[in-house]
Amino acid sequence: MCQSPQNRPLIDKAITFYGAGSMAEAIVRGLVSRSVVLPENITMLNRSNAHRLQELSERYGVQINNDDAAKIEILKTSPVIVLAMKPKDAAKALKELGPKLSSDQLIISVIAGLSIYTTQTLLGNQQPIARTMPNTSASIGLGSTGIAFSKEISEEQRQLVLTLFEAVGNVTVIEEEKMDILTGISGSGPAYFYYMMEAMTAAGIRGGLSPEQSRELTLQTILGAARMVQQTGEQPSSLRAKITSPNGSTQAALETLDQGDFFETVIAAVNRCAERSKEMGAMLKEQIS
Ligand SMILES: NC(=O)C1=CN([C@@H]2O[C@H](COP(=O)(O)OP(=O)(O)OC[C@H]3O[C@@H](n4cnc5c(N)ncnc54)[C@H](O)[C@@H]3O)[C@@H](O)[C@H]2O)C=CC1
Ligand SMILES: O=C(O)[C@@H]1CCC=N1
Repeated sequence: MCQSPQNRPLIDKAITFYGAGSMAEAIVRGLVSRSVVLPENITMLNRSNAHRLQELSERYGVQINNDDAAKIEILKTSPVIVLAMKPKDAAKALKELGPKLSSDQLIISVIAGLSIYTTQTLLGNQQPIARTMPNTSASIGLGSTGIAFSKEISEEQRQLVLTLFEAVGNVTVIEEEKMDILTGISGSGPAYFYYMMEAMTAAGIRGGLSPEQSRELTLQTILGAARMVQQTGEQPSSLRAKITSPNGSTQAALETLDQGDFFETVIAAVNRCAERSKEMGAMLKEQIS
């Protein structure tokens, strides 16, 4: 569905995922299932877990490699490298990677908190960087990705990054300073909704519904609510008002949420996420020397 008119994939460059965990898999699954990149053009590397790479290769048909010398060669020649290791592993990996790169290789980072400045300083050169914050819903084409570009990015590289993430969901191009708050909304956001679903499902089970019934009711409810906002174009507050009869059951439930300061608690959670993203960025910056 995402192929070009000539039935060629939208992106025909080799892409190397350096770090092969949940986020890398979510993006790869989205790209492969939507035929945006051919699996033979995708290489996935990690530090040491050969079993994990084998699993990814069998699941998506992507290239993998465990040999240290071969990994270096792949990284040296790949026109696009997606950095997808955990922040704690990033400084060491980037310091080792930098000297192997040439100036036209595009670096796409999904690492939370890691600024463009820190990335370039750890690499030791002014590599073109796309700092992104995707989310795991990219795996089903419903991701939401924030992107900030370094000034070294060429127009072609910029288009490639946009094509790549637009193929697996929505893209919001932002100034880099806004990446922390964006992380608090869309990067980590799916987890808040999963947590809400866990709580609602538990409540249904405690109230006597079967686990299957409670799960299905919760799922359809959150799905329907999201679609209502999308398809009606109405504000969530107005849609909420239509459900909330004066002195009715919904009002009683919302009042209970407000006793726990629900609205401000959600805002505090988003802000704490953004602050944590900043803290992780500062810790990475400290590792420059
Ligand atoms: N999971 C999520 O929802 C999101 C994660 N992110 C970011 O994505 C990055 C990865 O997160 P996850 O996939 O959740 O973590 P993960 O722990 O599932 O995967 C990390 C991968 O990096 C590999 N790795 C570690 N050190 C390495 C090295 N030196 N060289 C090569 N590979 C190395 C590990 O073997 C593992 O495969 C993080 O920086 C995180 O901030 C960003 C947005 C959302
Ligand atoms: O929790 C984390 O650090 C990452 C960043 C966004 C989602 N997961």
